[in-house]
Amino acid sequence: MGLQEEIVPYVNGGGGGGPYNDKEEVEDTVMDVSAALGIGFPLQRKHVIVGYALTSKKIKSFLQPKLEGLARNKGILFVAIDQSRPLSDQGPFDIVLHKHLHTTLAFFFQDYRKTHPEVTVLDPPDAIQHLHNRQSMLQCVADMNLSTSYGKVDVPRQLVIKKDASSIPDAVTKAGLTLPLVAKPLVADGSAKSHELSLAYDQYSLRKLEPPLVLQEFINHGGVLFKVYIVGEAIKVVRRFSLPDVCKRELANNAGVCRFPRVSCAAASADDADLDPVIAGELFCSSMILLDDSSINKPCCVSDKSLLIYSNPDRASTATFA
Ligand SMILES: Nc1ncnc2c1ncn2[C@@H]1O[C@H](COP(=O)(O)OP(=O)(O)OP(=O)(O)O)[C@@H](O)[C@H]1O
Ligand SMILES: O=P(O)(O)O[C@H]1[C@H](O)[C@@H](O)[C@H](OP(=O)(O)O)[C@@H](OP(=O)(O)O)[C@H]1O
Repeated sequence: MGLQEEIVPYVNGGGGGGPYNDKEEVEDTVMDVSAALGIGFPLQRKHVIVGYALTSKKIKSFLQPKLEGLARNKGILFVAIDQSRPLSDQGPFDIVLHKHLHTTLAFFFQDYRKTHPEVTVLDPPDAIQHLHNRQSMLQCVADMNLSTSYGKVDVPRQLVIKKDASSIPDAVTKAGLTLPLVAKPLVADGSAKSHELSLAYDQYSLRKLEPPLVLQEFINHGGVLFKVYIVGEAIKVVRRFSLPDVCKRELANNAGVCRFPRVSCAAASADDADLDPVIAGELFCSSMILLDDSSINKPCCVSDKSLLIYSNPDRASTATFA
């Protein structure tokens, strides 16, 4: 059985509606990702050991039996890291994979990287610390100040409220933010709570929210967003349904703060949807799951945020990380 036959069932049939649609894309991506991780096919050695420190939720969604079986057939073994013990007492590992490390293991990681420079640690804790906070994670985008003839990359105007919800209405007025606002927990630690977002139609209802949080201006973007998955040179864009635009009439006829579900998850694929040509032609954007090649043994950053691009009157596109 070739690589494609082995991978496609997992990728598309894994129940999560994986991001790849056809065999060539799957094979190319696996090759690119493997190359980015320094894994050459056929494997130069007997096997590659990937140590993982993941939450049970992440193991359930990522490390599915089909992936483990496929990896094993290719000589890649996934081994759970005991998060209560030093990494140096475990292994040996060729690659270490983790997400949302708790402090003990983050401490072990720092020591381990010094004593095991030959091991590829994906997303070293100190390189992704700024991504656990919805204010600091967007700062790197704002600092890019990227604008070309094709358009510009931007972040929504936003306000961080660390405490005292009663101060929010005045703070919103002072900051000059325009309703509606998206309220997001400030901490982005992968917990269910960190994904509890709300849409606020009037600012006085904001008193009901629980700081620490970020308030972002809602960006109308045609109800479609795109997620870009990048590992090294491997790039994959998937189209997802998003929150619909909020028109002035809807704003006038609605009040309060409404919690909304995980709208742009894998099950909300819009890859095959017929989109308004104006939208499809001009929107091309996403929530970035970015593991750039600097993650491989270099200072790295991982961003996983909604990036909304929408056409504006002068026809140039504006990409807004949200
Ligand atoms: N400023 C904004 N303007 C318009 N829509 C937004 C904005 N911020 C977020 N959204 C909508 O809310 C969804 C979730 O936002 P975000 O990605 O910030 O939260 P999240 O919990 O990290 O989501 P996920 O983990 O599912 O990608 C986005 O996919 C988009 O549909
Ligand atoms: O399935 P896509 O569209 O790629 O969205 C992902 C989110 O962008 C990630 O933020 C979620 O991981 P965390 O819940 O650990 O942040 C991640 O949660 P998961 O790994 O439990 O599925 C996904 O929801």
